[in-house]
Amino acid sequence: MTTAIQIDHVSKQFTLNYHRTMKQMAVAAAKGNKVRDKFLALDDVSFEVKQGEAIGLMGLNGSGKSTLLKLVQGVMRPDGGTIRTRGRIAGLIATGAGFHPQLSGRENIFLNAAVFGMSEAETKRKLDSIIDFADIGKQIDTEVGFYSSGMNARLGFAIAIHVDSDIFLADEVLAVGDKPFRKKCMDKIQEIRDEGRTLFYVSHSVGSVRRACNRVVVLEKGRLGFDGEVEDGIRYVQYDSDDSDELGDSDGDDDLGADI
Ligand SMILES: Nc1ncnc2c1ncn2[C@@H]1O[C@H](COP(=O)(O)OP(=O)(O)OP(=O)(O)O)[C@@H](O)[C@H]1O
Repeated sequence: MTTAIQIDHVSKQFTLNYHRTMKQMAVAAAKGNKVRDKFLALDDVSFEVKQGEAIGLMGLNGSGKSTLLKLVQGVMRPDGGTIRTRGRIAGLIATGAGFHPQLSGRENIFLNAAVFGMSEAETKRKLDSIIDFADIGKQIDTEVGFYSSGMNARLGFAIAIHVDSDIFLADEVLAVGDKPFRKKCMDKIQEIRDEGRTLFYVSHSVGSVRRACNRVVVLEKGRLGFDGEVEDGIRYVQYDSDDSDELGDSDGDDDLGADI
């Protein structure tokens, strides 16, 4: 099988600034207090993803999952190591990312699709289908700046799934969608898998990882903690498999689409 993503000894360092103004910094420095600190959000992470694999990226808040996705997408560069990807990448990492708040949803479809490398003709061809999937009614022609976070996610996801990509990245932004929409997204993610495309899916939800993924990678404070079978990975993160209440799946079923 061909390698889709090669992550080799990757690290990413961020700076924590303890003070916001020059004055605060000067006072802190004069008192001998620390003004800033550096920390590793990703620390020597290595693994390989084969084409067609569906990786569930799990781990506690702040463990580095979104940072890793951003590096894979190429919107950030690693400070150490290398990331190689094969093929076109699409996906939804942050709701509303790349949207212009003063443009309408319809106008933003063209803008966002262009960022993903879609031509105007391709976008026009897919426009009705994108609008149909987003299903936000007349508000498709109002300013995106007034959209709710769920509407942002709907539009962003609708555009991303219409890009003919080889690698699909999905952060837990789907969590802001309502239950019918989450179900629709999970069905689409299943289609992506059936087509043999590579999936990189960040989630805290056991149900959706079980349904969507065939391998789990767990990050722990920026380091690779686990890489292997889905059930073993879920056990490793020690998420209670009966997590439906916390996840808002009030009927308690584990139909997975609802359990994102
Ligand atoms: N641009 C940035 N500048 C400084 N620190 C950052 C930046 N981006 C992320 N971080 C920090 O890096 C760490 C990892 O963040 P990241 O968003 O990758 O975690 P995560 O595993 O996706 O968390 P969550 O489950 O909460 O979404 C956190 O401590 C976060 O505050």
